[in-house]
Amino acid sequence: MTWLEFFSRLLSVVSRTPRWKTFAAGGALVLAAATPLFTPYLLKLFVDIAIPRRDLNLLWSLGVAAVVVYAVASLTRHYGRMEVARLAEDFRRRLTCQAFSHLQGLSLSYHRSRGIGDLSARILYDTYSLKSFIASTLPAAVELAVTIGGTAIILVILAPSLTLLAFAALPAALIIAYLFRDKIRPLSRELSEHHGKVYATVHEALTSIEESKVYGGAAEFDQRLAEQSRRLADTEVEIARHRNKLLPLLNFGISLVLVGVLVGGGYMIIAGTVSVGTVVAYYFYISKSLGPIRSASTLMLSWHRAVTAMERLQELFDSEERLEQTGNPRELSEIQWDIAFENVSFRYSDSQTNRSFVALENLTFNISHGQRIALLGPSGAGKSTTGKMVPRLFDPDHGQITVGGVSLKDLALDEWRQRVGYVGQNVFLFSGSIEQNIRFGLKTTSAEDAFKLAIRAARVDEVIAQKPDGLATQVGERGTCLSGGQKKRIALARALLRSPAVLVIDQLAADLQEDLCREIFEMIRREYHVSILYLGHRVPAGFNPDAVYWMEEGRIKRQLQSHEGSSARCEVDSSIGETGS
Ligand SMILES: Nc1ncnc2c1ncn2[C@@H]1O[C@H](COP(=O)(O)OP(=O)(O)OP(=O)(O)O)[C@@H](O)[C@H]1O
Repeated sequence: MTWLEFFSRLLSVVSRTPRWKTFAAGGALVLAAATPLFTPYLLKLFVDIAIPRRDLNLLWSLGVAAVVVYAVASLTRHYGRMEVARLAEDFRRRLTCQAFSHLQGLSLSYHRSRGIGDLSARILYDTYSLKSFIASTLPAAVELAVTIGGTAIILVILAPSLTLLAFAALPAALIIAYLFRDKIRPLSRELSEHHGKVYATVHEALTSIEESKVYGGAAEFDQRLAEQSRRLADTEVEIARHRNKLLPLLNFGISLVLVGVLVGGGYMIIAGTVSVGTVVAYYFYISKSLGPIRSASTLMLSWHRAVTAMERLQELFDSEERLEQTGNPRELSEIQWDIAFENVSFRYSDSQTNRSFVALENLTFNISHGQRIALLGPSGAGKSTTGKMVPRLFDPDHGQITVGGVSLKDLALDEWRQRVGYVGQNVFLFSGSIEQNIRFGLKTTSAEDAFKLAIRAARVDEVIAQKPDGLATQVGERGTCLSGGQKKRIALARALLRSPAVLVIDQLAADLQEDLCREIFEMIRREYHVSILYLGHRVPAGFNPDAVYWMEEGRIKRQLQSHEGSSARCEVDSSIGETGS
């Protein structure tokens, strides 16, 4: 990424804050860096005029001028830094939200192929690096530029020959900066990737805390984190090593310049070509520039980190792995709700290893509106993958899924998903109350009757009756305060509240006892006109399917009779362990 691309991307986010604020902050920082440039000149007047002439009025005037200079520098610096800090926070907030929202719109395949750690590092660590660049590096760079630029101009006016000497070291500094860049860029990228791995380990360890405790996995996670932290620390140390190589070179170069100024200036004073005050002021100007020049290595480091962060975020923004969507979606009101899987094939691919795995092959079956279809089969047969195709979590690689003869790709994705109820195999609840979880994601406030009905149909009424806080009961992060069956029922109520046209249920029978299953399916039959695709190892009690299919290795092998669906459970019960009769 070139610096031009970097800054145009930066400005595209910053430009949404009022322009005058950006200019005011920039102006204040320039003023804060420029005003102290007057002090060595005041010193020159002090040495060359006020003292030799014993002019007390001038002495006092110079003192007052110095106080004014320091006051203006302090006030503008304070204002500029505060505004830039606000701007940086605003930038981070916008960028984080933009990146997160873009990420959420990307396909499930993209999420799966990148992993939580890498994506979290981009959203959290990389945006933070950019914020730090704006808050600290940019003001320091302005200070450096104004100090060096202003000093150069003043020095040229004061004594052009001495200035040539002072800037002789500039080409060497540029070569050092170029070499530094080649070392630091790859290390900065490595650093972001290590951060991603650390995030991933922490996330995995905390989400699997139960298994981890039971199987003593904590030690394994400790070891993994220790190893990743070590690599992260090694990279940081490597970066510090390169930076510290640069610092002595800079210091040495600056010392040579100072010695050169003293010796050269001494010659000129003796020759009578410059005054003592000019050389004193000159010396002060050079030494004043030292602070900002010394911070140049920190600035370069932060610059390379920021460029790496911007590149990684740009990769995310450039990724358009979205589901295919027709430009003119069909109205859902025109559609018949009969669903057809037509020769659907799908493979999971891993973009990092370039490997892929066939999960579904030429899958063909229909669900007429209101029908109940059970898709049974052994573990890994492809049932859940089939279910995920209905709300378009994945799209077929070949073949198509239609509703009323219209391809799902020709419908507005959001509208279609509003009409699909999906109760996945691993139900995910969000921290909040039971009620908030049931209403989650609903675009309109549903009627109270519909809410009460969904609660009754999914038998959540029984759950809330057991809880002192009823519907207001907090479910904990990921629903950890509830049992597996309770979570499934809340997820089912969430799906029913949308009055879905089609409902996908992945393995309800494994979490609920038979009579509860029967009550639920009977209630749904009475109260909702909905097609149901049930995925599991056996037909649940009360489901009464219109058709039962047996699936193996991504294909439908045969259609079973209803009673076979129940015996299929016996066939697989011992291996799978789904509970119930
Ligand atoms: N994200 C993924 N990446 C790669 N392969 C996957 C992914 N998800 C599932 N698979 C594989 O696809 C195949 C079908 O998985 P699926 O979850 O659809 O099976 P299932 O019939 O629902 O199994 P179960 O009864 O155990 O839930 C399996 O072999 C599984 O290992």
